[in-house]
Amino acid sequence: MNNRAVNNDAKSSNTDRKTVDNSTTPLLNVHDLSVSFTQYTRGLNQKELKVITNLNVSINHGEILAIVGSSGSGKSLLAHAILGILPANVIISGNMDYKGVSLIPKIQAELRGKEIALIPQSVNFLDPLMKVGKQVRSSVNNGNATKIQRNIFQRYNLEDKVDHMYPFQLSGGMTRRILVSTAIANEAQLIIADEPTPGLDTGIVNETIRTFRELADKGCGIMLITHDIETALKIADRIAVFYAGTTVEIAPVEDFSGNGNNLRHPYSKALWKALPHNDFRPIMGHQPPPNRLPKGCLFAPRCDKATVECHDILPKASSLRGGMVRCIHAS
Ligand SMILES: Nc1ncnc2c1ncn2[C@@H]1O[C@H](COP(=O)(O)OP(=O)(O)OP(=O)(O)O)[C@@H](O)[C@H]1O
Ligand code: NI
Repeated sequence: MNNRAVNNDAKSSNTDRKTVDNSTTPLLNVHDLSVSFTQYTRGLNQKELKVITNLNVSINHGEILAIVGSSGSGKSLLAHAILGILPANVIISGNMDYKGVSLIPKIQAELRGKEIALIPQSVNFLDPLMKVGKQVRSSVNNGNATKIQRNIFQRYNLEDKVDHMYPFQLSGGMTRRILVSTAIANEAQLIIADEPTPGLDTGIVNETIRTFRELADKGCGIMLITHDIETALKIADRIAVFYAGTTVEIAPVEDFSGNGNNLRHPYSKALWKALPHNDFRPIMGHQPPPNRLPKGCLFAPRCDKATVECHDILPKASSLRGGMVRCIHAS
């Protein structure tokens, strides 16, 4: 699978890769990313369905960034855009830089599964015809593949016999552990984990979290995509909140505390208040689907702070108190 992603910033080929100072350049910087799909309507008429709008996120070396947001908010699409594995009918604009180098398709193909690894949300990413031990070994880039694979299997309570199994013979939990093992085996510098732990027991969830922290402490960047704010709080350095295909807020993890007053966006505050250990107060209304995005702020129709301007213009991302927010009323 590959895309015909067009990146506006043309610092492209391998030959003009620059040496970049790691201390100041983020490992990953996604700036104003928009993603649309071309769809056929009647006959040969086409329309564009915008699924991600002007999205910004960055990850530094040694950092775990959690991405939270409800179903359909664009979390997996962002992951697939970074890896260059979106379907062919995609149109991409904006910039995605890895270590200061523009992620054009050729570079994405070079980095995928090596420097940048995906722990996919869908278990269908495993090769159904290859034994799982071999799949994990084949993603080892450095060192003794068998030794590395055995160590990781031990760490994740995968018995030796699992080595010789095919994906269809695994339980859901075992499959998830194989997906995590594959990403860890290849010593990637950026790991994009798309809902890596659903259905896993607490011990394995904690082991996965511990592994991510260890990797981050060695300088890797981790993007942890999850529905689950509680898991994000345990592990993340910063949390990005997605809504209807854009980032409404990026906040240091400490800001998700108390009554949520340190948070910047009404949606993040509402998400925080909806948690069982807070007010457990649900947010009224629904996230708009891509074909019915409002003209102005995407959250305005559900926001009790919304004024006339909010319904007119999509707010720009602005820096506020060590974080980022898209809300003209944020202070
Ligand atoms: N190939 C596609 N063509 C058209 N629309 C798509 C395509 N893939 C995803 N979408 C739409 O893009 C939006 C974002 O999808 P995405 O899979 O990124 O959501 P998500 O935040 O990962 O959700 P979940 O938490 O359920 O995994 C959804 O409305 C989805 O229907
Ligand atoms: Ni998803």
